[in-house]
Amino acid sequence: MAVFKLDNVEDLYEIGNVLGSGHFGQVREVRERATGAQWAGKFLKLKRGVGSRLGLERKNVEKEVEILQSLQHQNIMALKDVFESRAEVVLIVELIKGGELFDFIAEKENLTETEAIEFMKQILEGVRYMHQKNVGHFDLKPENIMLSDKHAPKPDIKIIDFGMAHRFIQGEEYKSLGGTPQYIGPEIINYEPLSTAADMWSIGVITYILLSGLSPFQGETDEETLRNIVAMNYEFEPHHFSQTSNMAKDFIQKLLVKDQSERMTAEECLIHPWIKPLNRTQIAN
Ligand SMILES: COc1cc(-c2ccc3ncc(-c4cccc([C@@H](O)NCCN(C)C)c4)n3n2)ccc1O
Repeated sequence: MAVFKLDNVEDLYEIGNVLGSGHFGQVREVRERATGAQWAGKFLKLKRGVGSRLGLERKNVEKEVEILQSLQHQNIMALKDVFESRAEVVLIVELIKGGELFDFIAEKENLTETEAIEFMKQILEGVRYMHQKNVGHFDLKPENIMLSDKHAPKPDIKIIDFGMAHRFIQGEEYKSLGGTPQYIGPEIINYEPLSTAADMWSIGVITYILLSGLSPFQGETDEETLRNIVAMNYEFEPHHFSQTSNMAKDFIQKLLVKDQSERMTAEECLIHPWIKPLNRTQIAN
């Protein structure tokens, strides 16, 4: 069983404002007393007893921490420290000040292909790195892609929220029904064995959204969304894709593939002509 620091987190960090909350717990600004440095603290309530419905299983928190401890990459949020008390675990992670990519897109409605390519390159670098370590994120979506500084000409991105992540062990089978309906692939809906390719489906959906502001499979209800995914029911709506290059559509089409083994990997995405063109005249075609 992993042992986290048993010091009282408030002895080392001044706890600040709430930045956000959700299934992942509560995220607050924290200031390191010794240095004055700013960090983010993710506060997770643990289940108080076997029968308790509230709080997280300690083993699930240990799994997320073990995965985060194994990942050091400029496009993945860094973990600095972990504290635990009787009923809570606190993850101290790098503070990311630029907000969510989701909000950035919402403010701009959609991005130019050049802007989208810059974001996708960074997302793919982080995903390639975690897949090389046999880690699948399994909840990739614009809300879990944050920006270091949204006012920078080329904002750096950070992938956050590894609460659904899994490290594959050679030969083991892993299934999950988790994730956010708009972004999950058919294999998750059909409860089939998963691989890191599940993240690549989400990358295809994220790219579609970055370029159009639309979500390819979203229906009126989650059930309709899931039916659209299993039926591969999506299109490049002419009104929203008339200015989008064929290269970009090809990139998306090579990710929204039902058979996981036929989908592009992160490595293959990074050498796809849309991301790494031989020359810029190709995009105009
Ligand atoms: C360690 O695990 C997480 C970290 C973070 C995290 C890490 C650094 C950091 N700096 C600023 C923020 C932040 C700022 C505003 C809102 C939020 C959060 O409520 N929304 C993040 C995305 N959400 C859909 C998970 C988080 N964060 N959030 C968010 C979710 C996590 O599961």
